[in-house]
Amino acid sequence: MAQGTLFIVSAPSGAGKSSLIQALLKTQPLYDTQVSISHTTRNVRPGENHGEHYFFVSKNEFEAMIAEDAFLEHAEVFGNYYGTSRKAIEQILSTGVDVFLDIDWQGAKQIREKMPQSRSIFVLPPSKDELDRRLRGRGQDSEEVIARRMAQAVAEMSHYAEYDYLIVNDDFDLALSDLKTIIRAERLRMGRQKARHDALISKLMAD
Ligand SMILES: Nc1nc2c(ncn2[C@@H]2O[C@H](COP(=O)(O)OP(=O)(O)O)[C@@H](O)[C@H]2O)c(=O)[nH]1
Ligand SMILES: Nc1ncnc2c1ncn2[C@@H]1O[C@H](COP(=O)(O)OP(=O)(O)O)[C@@H](O)[C@H]1O
Repeated sequence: MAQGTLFIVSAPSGAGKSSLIQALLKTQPLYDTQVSISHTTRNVRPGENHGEHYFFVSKNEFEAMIAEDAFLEHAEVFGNYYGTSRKAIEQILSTGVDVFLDIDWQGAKQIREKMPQSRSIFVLPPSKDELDRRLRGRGQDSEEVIARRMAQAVAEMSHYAEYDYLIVNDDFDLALSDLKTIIRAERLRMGRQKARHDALISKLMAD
């Protein structure tokens, strides 16, 4: 069986990448597409659950995992650690399922180096004003945090050209359709199609 594809999605906070990934997952069966659940040392937000949105761990636990080489990639974002568990990803990919990683540019860079067959997608907001509106619309952050996120957004966006694909998330349905198109095209690549249609190809080539 062909390995699944690892899709990296990055965007400045508030651009809509979590919404896009969640909407995508609703249209795809679990045996096709899954999303990786990261480990983080940041505080749990209201409405978040351990093991569903993140695995929330202490700094000591996170550092022990780094020492055990348990992460495929890890980085510090907004003063907290975030990381992707190697074991979980490798296990899912080996069953032919595609995996989505919602990670920042630092993690994307590490994954690209280790797994050149992965695909990376950058999501941009249509404007700075709209990004500001979306961050406020979530109603999760204080003024101080929003100001920090806006400054961080510019730093994150400066890495857009390192990615394979670019989506501008203005109209949500259009952006979702762009995301689905990328996945569909990747699934139609020769390497995967050949493995999937082995029996058909043998029959067509037989005398
Ligand atoms: N490198 C890396 N970044 C991550 C990981 N998980 C989440 N992030 C990034 O960390 C940033 C902050 O995520 P989060 O705390 O959920 O806040 P929000 O996405 O801004 O609502 C985002 O840019 C995420 O893409 C991870 O496992 N590795
Ligand atoms: N295309 C869009 N148009 C308007 N609002 C959007 C769009 N995409 C996402 N949002 C809203 O913007 C906010 C931030 O989206 P979210 O997915 O949490 O961003 P991120 O994961 O990139 O931080 C949410 O309230 C979400 O509903």
